[in-house]
Amino acid sequence: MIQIEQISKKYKTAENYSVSNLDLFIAENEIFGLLGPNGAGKTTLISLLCSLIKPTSGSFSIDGLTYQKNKNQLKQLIGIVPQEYALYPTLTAFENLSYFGSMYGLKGKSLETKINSALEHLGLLAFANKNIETFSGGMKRRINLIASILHEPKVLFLDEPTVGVDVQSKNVIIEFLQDLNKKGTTIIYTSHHLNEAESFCTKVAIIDHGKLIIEGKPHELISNYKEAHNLEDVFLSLTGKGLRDHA
Ligand SMILES: Nc1ncnc2c1ncn2[C@@H]1O[C@H](COP(=O)(O)OP(=O)(O)OP(=O)(O)O)[C@@H](O)[C@H]1O
Repeated sequence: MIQIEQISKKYKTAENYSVSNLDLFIAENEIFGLLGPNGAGKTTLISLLCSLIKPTSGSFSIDGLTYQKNKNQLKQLIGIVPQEYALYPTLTAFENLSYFGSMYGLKGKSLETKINSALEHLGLLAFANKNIETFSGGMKRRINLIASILHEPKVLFLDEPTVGVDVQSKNVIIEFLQDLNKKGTTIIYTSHHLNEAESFCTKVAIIDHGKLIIEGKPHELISNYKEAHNLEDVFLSLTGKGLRDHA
């Protein structure tokens, strides 16, 4: 489904490559976790796959389509949930979602039904007509998620969808994503929550310094490491315990 070949990215102002000669295949219907320490290159890789930035070299295809040849088809095929909220604070939840739906050519009663059903599913129907500026972080994350799935993408990219949300919101988000996956959506997500990734992901890749370190099913990775009891143990033995601060 997603075939990545020798992809590299070096930002103009950066000294080093943020993603370096990375090869990866992500199969259809996977819940695929991109894991790695701060600055590993996770957001850069997701941004490349969503064509928000251009690779320095290398290539990738999604469902056999490339941005060079099939830009519009790919736009319909994928959904993107960015790390930052991409919402209009002074519009209501419903108005925001109507706007995002219309960007994908959706309108009228069918758009309204989709919005209301997703709002209900994510526990937000009662807040449909309230302005986004009154919403908590967890509520905004859920609206951000709805905005990205109204056009029913086959592949959904999420950059840390559960960061900064309480356990209740996190559980609702994870259940919603599992439900989407059961209906056939391939999910690629980044996270620092290794417990969450261990139970949620069908496969994970650990990246560090822009390179792929290891990939596999969480339980296989854990059983391959003698001393590891969980994914965090695997992660620490591969990426070390040192801090990754840099400016
Ligand atoms: N626009 C940019 N210009 C220059 N360097 C950048 C830019 N964006 C990211 N980088 C650098 O690229 C590297 C990878 O960053 P990236 O945000 O992809 O990592 P990450 O794994 O998503 O990190 P985090 O977990 O902290 O979000 C870092 O060294 C970062 O400083």
